[in-house]
Amino acid sequence: MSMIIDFQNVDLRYEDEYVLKNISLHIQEGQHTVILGANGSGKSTLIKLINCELYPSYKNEPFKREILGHERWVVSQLRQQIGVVTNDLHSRFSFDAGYLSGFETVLSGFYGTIGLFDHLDHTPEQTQSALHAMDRLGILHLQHKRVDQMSTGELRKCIVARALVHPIKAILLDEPTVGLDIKAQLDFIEMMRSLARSGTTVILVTHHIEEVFEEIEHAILLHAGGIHASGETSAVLSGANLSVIFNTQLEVQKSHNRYSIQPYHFSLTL
Ligand SMILES: Nc1ncnc2c1ncn2[C@@H]1O[C@H](COP(=O)(O)OP(=O)(O)OP(=O)(O)O)[C@@H](O)[C@H]1O
Repeated sequence: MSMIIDFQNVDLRYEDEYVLKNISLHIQEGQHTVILGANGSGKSTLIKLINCELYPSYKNEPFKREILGHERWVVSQLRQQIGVVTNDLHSRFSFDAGYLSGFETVLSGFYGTIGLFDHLDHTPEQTQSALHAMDRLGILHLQHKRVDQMSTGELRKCIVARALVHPIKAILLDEPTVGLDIKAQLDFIEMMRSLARSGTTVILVTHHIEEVFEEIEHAILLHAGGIHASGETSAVLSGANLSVIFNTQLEVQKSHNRYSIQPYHFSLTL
C-alpha cells in the first residue's frame, strides 16, 4: 500500500499567526478517512496543504509534507492522482458556467478549467472517459442538462465526475453535502460509499459526524490547528473527543454503523 499523505511536524502560519502547528498526518492508499473539526479549526488550510495550494511554513526542526511520495507537485499533475471537490469549485461552476452542459462540466476536468474553450479540442478517449465517469456515478442522464438548470445535488455529482475523468487514486471531498436536502445528502453518501468500495481512497472533510459512512475506518480530529486524536473511527469518534473539539458537552450514538450526536444529558438521582 502506498502512502497518499505523509505529513510530519508541519506548521502553517500566516505572518506570525499559526493556523496549523505540528501536524503529523498519514493516510495510506485504501484507508478511507474522515477529517473532522469545528469552524476555524484549520480544515480548509489543511486541504490547501494537501492540494499544494499552500506550502508548509519553514521551521528549524525536521518536517515533511509529502503527497504520494513527492514534496512538490505540478498541480495539474496532482489532479490526475488526487481529485478535489470543494464548495468553491461548485460555486464557480454555478456562478460562471451556467451555460455548460453536464457533459462539458465533466470534460473540463481534463483541462482544469471552469469552462471549455474552442482551442481545447477533446479526443474520443476523453469523451469516453467523461461518459464513463458519469456512468460510474449514475448521472448519464445529466449529460445534456445545463448547469443553471441543475439542482445543487446534480451539479455536485457532475463536479465529482469531473474529478474522476482521471484514474485518480484518491478523492478529497470538502464538506460535500452542504446545501443538499436529506434525500440528496443520503444519495450523495451512497455515492461516496460506492467510490470507496470501487477502490478510490475517500478523504472526507466535514463537521457532520452523521456523514461518516461504514467504509471510513480512519478518523482524524482537528482542533485549534492541531490534531486532537487520530486512529480507528469507532475509537476516535467518542463523546469525550467530540466534546473537546466542538467545545460543548456531547454524546455520540452509533446505530447500524452510523454515528449521531446528542447534547449531553445528565440526570441527578436523589
Ligand atoms: N488567509 C488567511 N490569513 C490569515 N488567517 C487565516 C487565513 N485563512 C484562514 N485563516 C485563519 O486560520 C484559521 C483556520 O481557518 P480555516 O479556514 O482553515 O478553518 P476551517 O476549519 O476550514 O473553518 P470552517 O469550518 O469555518 O470552514 C481561522 O482562525 C482563520 O481565521
